[in-house]
Amino acid sequence: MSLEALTLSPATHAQGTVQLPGSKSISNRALLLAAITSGTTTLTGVLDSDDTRVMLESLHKMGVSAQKVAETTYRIQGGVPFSPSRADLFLGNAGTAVRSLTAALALMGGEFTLSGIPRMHERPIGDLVDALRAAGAQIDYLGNDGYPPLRIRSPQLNISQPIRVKGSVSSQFLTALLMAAPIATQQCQQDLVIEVEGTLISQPYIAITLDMMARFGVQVEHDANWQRFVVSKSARYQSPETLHVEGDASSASYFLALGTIAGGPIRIEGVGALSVQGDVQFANVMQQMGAEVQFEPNAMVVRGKKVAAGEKLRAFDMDFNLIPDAAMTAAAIAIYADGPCTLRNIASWRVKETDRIDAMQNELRQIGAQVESGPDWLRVYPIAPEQWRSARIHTYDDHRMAMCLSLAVFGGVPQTILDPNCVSKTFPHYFSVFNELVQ
Ligand SMILES: O=C(O)C1=C[C@@H](OP(=O)(O)O)[C@@H](O)[C@H](O)C1
Ligand SMILES: C=C(OP(=O)(O)O)C(=O)O
Repeated sequence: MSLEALTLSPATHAQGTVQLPGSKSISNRALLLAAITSGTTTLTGVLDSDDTRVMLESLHKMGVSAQKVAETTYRIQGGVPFSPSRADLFLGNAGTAVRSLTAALALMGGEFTLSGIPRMHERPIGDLVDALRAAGAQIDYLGNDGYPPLRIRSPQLNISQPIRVKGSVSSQFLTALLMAAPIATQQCQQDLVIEVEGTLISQPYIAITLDMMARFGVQVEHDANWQRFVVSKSARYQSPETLHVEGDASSASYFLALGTIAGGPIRIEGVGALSVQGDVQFANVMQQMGAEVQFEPNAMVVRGKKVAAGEKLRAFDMDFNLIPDAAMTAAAIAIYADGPCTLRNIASWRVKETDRIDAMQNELRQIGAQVESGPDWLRVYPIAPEQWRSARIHTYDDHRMAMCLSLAVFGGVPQTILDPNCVSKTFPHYFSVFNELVQ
């Protein structure tokens, strides 16, 4: 059943406990790594959402057995090359699936097409394709140059020279090359050197990639500046046998923010001080805005202000390059601050599920905020009590627009979220969890 609009009543307080769904970034990395690793791997805590579903469906099409053995547990029988080695894959709008499968399949050999929803065909992949072509991959653009859909044919691998990849548009290109590299080093019996050209954005996601590869037995050497990575010719993925996927730190941001603006306490289970995800740093942003956060190894407890009673959060002016996804949550609750809040270095927002800088500006304006923006920045002014407006909030088929703008219900007026089911990309049950916490 598709629900076209969800009206949320004005609220004053939120408290309770949340069990987070599994991390999207870790789930899709773990699924792919288990699929290209010989033997059986059991993954627990796997996210069940659109982005992981398209990954699983694609693996099934390529003959990988990924059996669901319990609610969030999959048993995967892996090994390369895949058989059948021909398939047409539909990957929705899952950046983590399109980019990582492109690299793995382009180095593995076979005939594949990769496509997605129309927005996916507007999300860049040219820097990754250029890097793979330099290593001998055969990739054609089936639509516009630089964008999916793609056709992949068997490569003539040559990795004797370092492969250079730009890091300024998406870190997922480097992630994709790193995870696929052992396929090429094994075939060529040579080390593979990857050099990042220019700036690398979203760097904590590379830390997740290296951590996951290490859990599958491959240690990648890199320099202190994260510009040069070496995957050894002796690198071989080995199944960790079982691997637990921790909770999603970007999904945690909505509840960290909720505790910050609506009192709490809110206990968030699934990620904490031991997390490998950069987005867990969003808890520090909430502390800077006035929340108290207690960290446990795998949980966080947040207590904060009561913005509905007139309390204010501390305004910020920050660089959000390291946590682009959780940054959206900070933009949404800037409306409750004691001054204008500036988010800097967020150019990547423009090439994600939608142009998130424009989308955020449009929708925050609808509810009464003054907003300014530039190519890579956004400034949000707090909404004064008399300026609040009830709005029909557009979500642009962007799960994060729907989730972070649900936090706009503490201004004394109801808000309607259009197409709320777009949260299914990463958090299908978001609104029922949200409604349990909010009064
Ligand atoms: O590697 C990953 O799992 C991700 C990297 C980030 O993308 P960019 O590197 O394009 O910023 C992030 O926004 C995305 O949701 C997930
Ligand atoms: C940018 C995102 O997704 P993707 O993995 O499709 O890049 C996101 O989840 O915010």
